Amino acid sequence: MTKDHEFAITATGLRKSYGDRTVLDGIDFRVPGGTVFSLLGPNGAGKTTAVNILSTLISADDGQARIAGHDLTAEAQAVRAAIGVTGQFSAVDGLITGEENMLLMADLHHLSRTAGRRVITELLERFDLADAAKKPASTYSGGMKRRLDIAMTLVGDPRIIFLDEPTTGLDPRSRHTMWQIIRELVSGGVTVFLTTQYLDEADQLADRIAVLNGGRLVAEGSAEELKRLVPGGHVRLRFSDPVAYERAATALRETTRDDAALAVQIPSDGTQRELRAILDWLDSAGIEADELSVHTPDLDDVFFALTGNPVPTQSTGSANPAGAADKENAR
Ligand SMILES: Nc1ncnc2c1ncn2[C@@H]1O[C@H](COP(=O)(O)OP(=O)(O)OP(=O)(O)O)[C@@H](O)[C@H]1O
Repeated sequence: MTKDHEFAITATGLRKSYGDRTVLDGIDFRVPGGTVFSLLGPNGAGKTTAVNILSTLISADDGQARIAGHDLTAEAQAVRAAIGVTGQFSAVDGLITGEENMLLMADLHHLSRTAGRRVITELLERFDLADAAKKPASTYSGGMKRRLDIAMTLVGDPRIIFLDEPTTGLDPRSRHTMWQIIRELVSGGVTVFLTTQYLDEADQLADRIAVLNGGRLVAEGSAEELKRLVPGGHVRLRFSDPVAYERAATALRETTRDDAALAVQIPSDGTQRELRAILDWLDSAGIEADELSVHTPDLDDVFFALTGNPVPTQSTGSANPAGAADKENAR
């Protein structure tokens, strides 16, 4: 069991309304130190509102939160000193160079000239920005701007970082770079509170995922736990011989037929035991399938089941570059 003081972030009963629109309707969660917690929700679900509350930018109407052991309202200053925030709207000033942006952050954190220089050089190297350091940030690509934004956040060496949709609008390669950055931060002991609309991102990075919909957390758990909430796992057998297809479709129980594709789907959790049972049965019946594939439910299925919302797709590049890869494992 994780003790209360080991949680980097705890929130209880957070509420926020704008006029008669309730954005957060009492949400609770706890984030153990050194882990990634992902708040997942469709557009307008209230993710940014939650980040803004937890980072002291706006106040909640009700509820409590503790960040790094400090009370959010009574010790707002201490909370601010412990956290870093990278929002959807970048803090990067395009008119000055990447290095100058970093120097401003070093000044904000009252680092000495020598310490500031050392930290900045290190961070620019680490985020592959050293070559572009002397160019105006307005000339940077979207991915470079995001990397600079995170580098600026890290100047103060925060132990808890809020990343609000860090990869929205990035191409697949920049997304993967950002994921790598986040993994490295966490392996260095940093706690990451990540909001995203992308299920594969939460799947890739988060230790725990909370799904925000209609102002409430409608589910919380690891990606694996959430996937178990929805049915949808099956084994698909495809045939080229119509006779073999017909025999399989009539003899196997609970199958769904796909006459056009000569394929049957059998509900299955995809375990070795179930696969063996299916293969044994095919062998003993003398039926040979041309292809067998295992479909495990993914977070897309969970998201749809919980929110009734279609899964958001990336506006740039591939919609699901990593998560989809293991959805259909042809064998
Ligand atoms: N200052 C404000 N005044 C009035 N309504 C607001 C304000 N800020 C946010 N809202 C409303 O609260 C809701 C939640 O907004 P929020 O930005 O937190 O959502 P989000 O989950 O971050 O969405 P997105 O993925 O689009 O960024 C939206 O309906 C938004 O219009």
